Order: sequence, then structure tokens, then C-alpha cells
Amino acid sequence: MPANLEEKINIVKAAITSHPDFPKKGVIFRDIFGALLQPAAFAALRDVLVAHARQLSPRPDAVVALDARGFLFGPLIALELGVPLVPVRKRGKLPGAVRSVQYQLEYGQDTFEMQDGSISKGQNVLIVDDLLATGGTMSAACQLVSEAGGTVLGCLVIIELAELGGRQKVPAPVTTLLEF
Ligand SMILES: O=P(O)(O)OC[C@H]1O[C@H](OP(=O)(O)OP(=O)(O)O)[C@H](O)[C@@H]1O
Ligand SMILES: Nc1ncnc2[nH]cnc12
Repeated sequence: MPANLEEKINIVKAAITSHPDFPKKGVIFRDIFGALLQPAAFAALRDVLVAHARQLSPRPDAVVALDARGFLFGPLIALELGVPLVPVRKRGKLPGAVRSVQYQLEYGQDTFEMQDGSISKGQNVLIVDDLLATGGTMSAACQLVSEAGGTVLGCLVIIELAELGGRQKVPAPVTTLLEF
């Protein structure tokens, strides 16, 4: 990775705060909002995300952003690439016909939904989220994209909690900017 991108990642990492025993005992919560509170860190983060997306081959036809914190970052990439931003949301939030999948989290379980027709068959898709923990969330998103007939070109997350081994669960290439 070019030195200037490494420097930018270090700026982002320094801005992320850690909170032991949140939201429950034993979890160390890594708060990405720390990086958004500092405009220089947010700009550095945008630059690194966009640089990653721009070097993908083939070029993504769409960016899928995951509810909720993925919504902060997916749009930055979709706008730069000039491709659609497709939302994947928690159950009951998206109108119209949807496809659903249930998944396990580091601290609970949930259901993701994607609107029918938001991905076309054969499209190459980049999935974006803030953090990879157990990998349940990202795997569920991959499943939704595949069931809709898309191909997951890659999954891009900012923070990887490497000791949870989440990337082994994800059926597509995973790129993370920094590890805790
Ligand atoms: O790899 P996993 O173990 O599946 O966990 C990662 C997910 O957990 C967090 O979201 P969360 O579901 O807490 O919801 P939020 O984005 O609505 O805060 C995070 O933003 C990821 O989406
Ligand atoms: N440890 C953690 N910190 C922040 N977000 C999370 N989502 C799942 N695990 C998390």
C-alpha cells in the first residue's frame, strides 16, 4: 500500500475509541464515530475507501451498504464511482417486496433485508460496512446479493476484530483497513 494511504489509515486508527464492556460485559466496543468527529480523520478515511474501490477489477456495478454504520461509508464510494448505492436494512424498514436472511451477531441475532430489483442479475457488487466481528452480518449480506443473482466482488470494512475469525465465514474476498 502507498505510504500516504498507510499514513491516512494511522490517522483513522488513532481517532477510533475503545469502550470495554459495551454494550455488554466482555465486549470491547470499537467506536468508528470517533473518526467522524475529526474532519481530518473522516477525510483520510474517505480517501482510503475510495482508493480501494477504484483499483478493483472488474469495476463494481453497485455498492451495497449495510444498516446502520455501513450507510456512513458506502455512499462516499458509490458517489465517487458513479454507481448505485443499494441499502441492506434490518427487518421491517424497507418498503415493497424484499428478500430476507437471519444471522447471528457478536452480541445477538438479527434479520437483514434487500429490496427485490435493487441488484440486477450478473452485476458485480462491492459490499461496505464499518466492522467485521464474527462475520455473520457480512455473510448474510453476501447471501442476499448471491440470491438476487449478483456476484460479490469484494467486502470492504474499516475495522476487523481479527481474533473472532469472521473472515473465514465470509464467502467472498474481504479487505479490511485496520485490525484490533
Ligand atoms: O461480524 P458481525 O459479528 O456480524 O458484526 C459486525 C456488525 O455488527 C455491527 O452492527 P450492529 O448489528 O451492531 O448494528 P448497527 O450497525 O445498527 O449499530 C457492525 O456495524 C457490523 O455491521
Ligand atoms: N466490538 C465491536 N465494536 C463495535 N461494533 C461492533 N459490532 C460487533 N462487535 C462490535
